[in-house]
Amino acid sequence: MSEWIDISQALTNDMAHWPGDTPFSYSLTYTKEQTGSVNIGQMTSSLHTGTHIDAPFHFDSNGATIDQLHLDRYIGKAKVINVSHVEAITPAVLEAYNLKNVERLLLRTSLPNDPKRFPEQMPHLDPSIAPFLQKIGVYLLGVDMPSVDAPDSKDLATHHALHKHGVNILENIMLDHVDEGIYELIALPLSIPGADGSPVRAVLRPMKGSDSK
Ligand SMILES: N[C@@H](CC(=O)c1ccccc1NC=O)C(=O)O
Repeated sequence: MSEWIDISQALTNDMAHWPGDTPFSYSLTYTKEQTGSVNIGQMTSSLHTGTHIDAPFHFDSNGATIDQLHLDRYIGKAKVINVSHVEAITPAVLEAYNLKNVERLLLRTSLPNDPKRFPEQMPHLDPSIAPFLQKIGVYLLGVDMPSVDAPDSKDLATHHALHKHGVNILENIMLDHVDEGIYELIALPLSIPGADGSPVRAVLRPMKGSDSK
C-alpha cells in the first residue's frame, strides 16, 4: 500500500497569512495542571490561511457557502501536472497535457512552496482556463499558491470565471515534493454553516496501476 503524501501547510503561529487578515494562532487555554485532567487548546484563524477551500460566498455574496459544497469533489482521483516552466497558465499551456477523464486537476507551479512567506508575485492563472476546464470535465482546480488571482487583484477575475464554469477552488496546496501523476485526493472542508471557506488537510496517494502521466 502506498503512503499518503501530505500536501497541506502545517498550521503554525509563524505561518504566512493574507496581508491584513487574521493570522493563525494556537494556544493552550487550560493546562493539565489547571484542569487536573486535560490540556485544552484553542485556535484563531482566517479561513483563508494555509491550505484551504474557497466557497463561492467568499467572492459572491449570493454564492454557496462551504457547508453547501459537494464533498465528492474533494475526494477521488486527481491529476498533478507540473506547469513550472511558464509564468502564465493558459488553455494553450494546459492543452499540452493528457487531461482525458481528469476531473480534479492540481497545478504544480513555479512558485516555491514556502508556508512561512506570503509571495509578492505569483504565476498568472488566466481566467480563460475556466471554460477550457469545464469543457474537458474538470470540476476541481488545486493550486500551490495562496490564491487563483494575484494578491492585488480587485476583480478576482479567475475566481469568478472558475465559479461561473462550475470549477471549485483549492488553494495553497504544497506540491514541491510531488511528482506529476495520478493520485487519490482527500481534501475535505470542515462543516461550518454559512462560511466563506475552510482550512483542509489535503493528502494524496499514488493510484495503483496508474502509469503516473
Ligand atoms: N481571494 C483569496 C483571499 C483574499 O482575497 C483575501 C483573503 C483574506 C483577506 C483579504 C483578501 N482579499 C482582499 O482583501 C483566496 O483565494 O483565498
